[in-house]
Amino acid sequence: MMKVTIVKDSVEGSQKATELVLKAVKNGAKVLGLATGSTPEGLYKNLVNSDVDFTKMVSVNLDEYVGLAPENDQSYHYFMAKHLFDAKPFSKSYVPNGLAKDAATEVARYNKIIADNPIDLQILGLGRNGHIGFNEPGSPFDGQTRKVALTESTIEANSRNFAHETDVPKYAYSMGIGSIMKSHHIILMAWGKEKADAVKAMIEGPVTEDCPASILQKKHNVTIIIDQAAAAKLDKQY
Ligand SMILES: N[C@@H]1[C@@H](O)[C@H](O)[C@@H](COP(=O)(O)O)O[C@@H]1O
Repeated sequence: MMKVTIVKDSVEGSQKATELVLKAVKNGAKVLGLATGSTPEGLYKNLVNSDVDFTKMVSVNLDEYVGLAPENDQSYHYFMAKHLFDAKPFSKSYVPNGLAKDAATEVARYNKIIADNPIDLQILGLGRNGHIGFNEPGSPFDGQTRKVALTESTIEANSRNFAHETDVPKYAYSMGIGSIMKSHHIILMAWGKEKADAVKAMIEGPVTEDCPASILQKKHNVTIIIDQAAAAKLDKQY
């Protein structure tokens, strides 16, 4: 069942997410599934400022751009090091390898990592078109890790972090929706009016591959934390 929590703003929402992560760690979670993007930055900041110890835990990230080296400041390796891992290292942190020579080998490697490290708690953001990870509309609900082509709207949305829109990679490796759904618990966060349509489709729309996040309606243990702006188009009371 989806548990929907509407908060005033991203500060309050990040605080709620932080409490849930710290509780999961205290209760013995071994593997955290992590996301990038601006949405989880507040959560990671809170974790960095907490006394949590991840050194006996493993992290598994959702995705990485194809073609970007870990040192590239737009890569998700770089993002994770900067926002979390440098201050709070895990015993092992897995992120897809954007420079892998062979896509099929990289996909198989990452699927094995996920199979060997069942995710206790998965953190998710939400794309403006309802994507989770880099699973764009039309992605199969039972999918595993694969190389995906990014949609124009995602390239445009993500271009704000790059010097030029043409610098934004066109492909990424992404954990599939089938793998994401196997996580024991999922926390999805979304902030701001740009996410209001995707939030509406995710929570109150039909479960359809047109809105990848709508599959979360079928998940037993999922917590959706959204601010008032992102919740503005919801019809029901939560
Ligand atoms: N692959 C990431 C997603 O994991 C993220 O949820 C989304 C939203 O980004 P933001 O949190 O910056 O809005 O962007 C990217 O496309």
